[in-house]
Amino acid sequence: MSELIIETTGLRKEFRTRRGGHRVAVQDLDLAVPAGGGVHGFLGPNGSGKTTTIRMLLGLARPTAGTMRLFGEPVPDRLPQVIGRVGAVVESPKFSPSFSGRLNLQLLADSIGVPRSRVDAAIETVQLTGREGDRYKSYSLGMKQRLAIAATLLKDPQLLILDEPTNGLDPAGIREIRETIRGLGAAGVTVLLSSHILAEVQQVCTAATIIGNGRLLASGQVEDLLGTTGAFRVVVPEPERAMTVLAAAELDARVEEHGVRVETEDAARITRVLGEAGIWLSELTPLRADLETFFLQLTGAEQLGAQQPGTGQPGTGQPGTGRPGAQQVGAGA
Ligand SMILES: Nc1ncnc2c1ncn2[C@@H]1O[C@H](COP(=O)(O)OP(=O)(O)OP(=O)(O)O)[C@@H](O)[C@H]1O
Repeated sequence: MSELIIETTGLRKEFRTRRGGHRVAVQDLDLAVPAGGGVHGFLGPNGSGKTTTIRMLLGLARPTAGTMRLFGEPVPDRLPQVIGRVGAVVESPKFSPSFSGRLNLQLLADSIGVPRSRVDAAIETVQLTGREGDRYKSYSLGMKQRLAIAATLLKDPQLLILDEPTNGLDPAGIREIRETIRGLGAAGVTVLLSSHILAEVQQVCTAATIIGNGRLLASGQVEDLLGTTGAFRVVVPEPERAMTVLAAAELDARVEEHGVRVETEDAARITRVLGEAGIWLSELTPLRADLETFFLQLTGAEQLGAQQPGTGQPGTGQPGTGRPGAQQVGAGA
């Protein structure tokens, strides 16, 4: 088993409500992020407990129950020993508006005791080269966010935790941040990327943990999470004749925009049936479920099967009641 860079077991966080009840923000959450680089998505709708989990990992909030480890060390007890290896962008960092991006980073480097020579490399990694001399206040939101990431890179972290880094950005800004994050993952940094955007996780992440209502719903390699739908798309010269042949062989099929969709997991059967009728395939593609369908299936089940946090009622959920909706997929968790 690979070494885990983040590990939580039975993590729970309750907040007191004004009416004397409590709100369960995170319940019985087991999170496992392996070391070794790559981008791990932490996906869940707004209010599902992502920020609360991240704040607990960083020692900014105290868990009600459960254990947490970073680099194998129990936190918060040994957080001072490991925090130097962690970079995090959770809230907007405070930069001086009239100083340039570079000067802001240089001052930060001085204050955390790292050589100023790291600043240029960090600026290059987040693709701010050429704009580093401009005043911070003239930066777009996307550039500000990239500078925030650059600030975390000064420490040369092995683990980077980013909480919804594309929030509020325009499409160009989003694309730039995503490229930066992908690049960091490919360069060997392990990134925990929290997001409520399915497409973002699908495009940027190699693995993902999905939560809903503070609970684990699924975890694994994105490819495994998506799986296949048990259907293929075939491209043939005569779709209508192919439909007749497939129907005679009792294979469900329908003509779609890009070919004929055949409902079976048996690709060989499709080629044999069509081949015997003299219909030759020019393409045969397994159809994958997209993350959105998968996510809706999971969260739909969760909402039917579990009480909702946020009701303010005491006693919602109990530690150790298990996760009825949880699904473990693949070996990546
Ligand atoms: N300080 C707090 N006091 C009371 N309730 C809180 C507090 N912080 C968070 N919560 C509640 O805990 C739940 C989880 O919130 P959290 O911010 O962790 O979710 P999230 O997945 O990060 O959502 P978002 O993407 O909207 O930030 C929500 O119901 C939220 O209202």
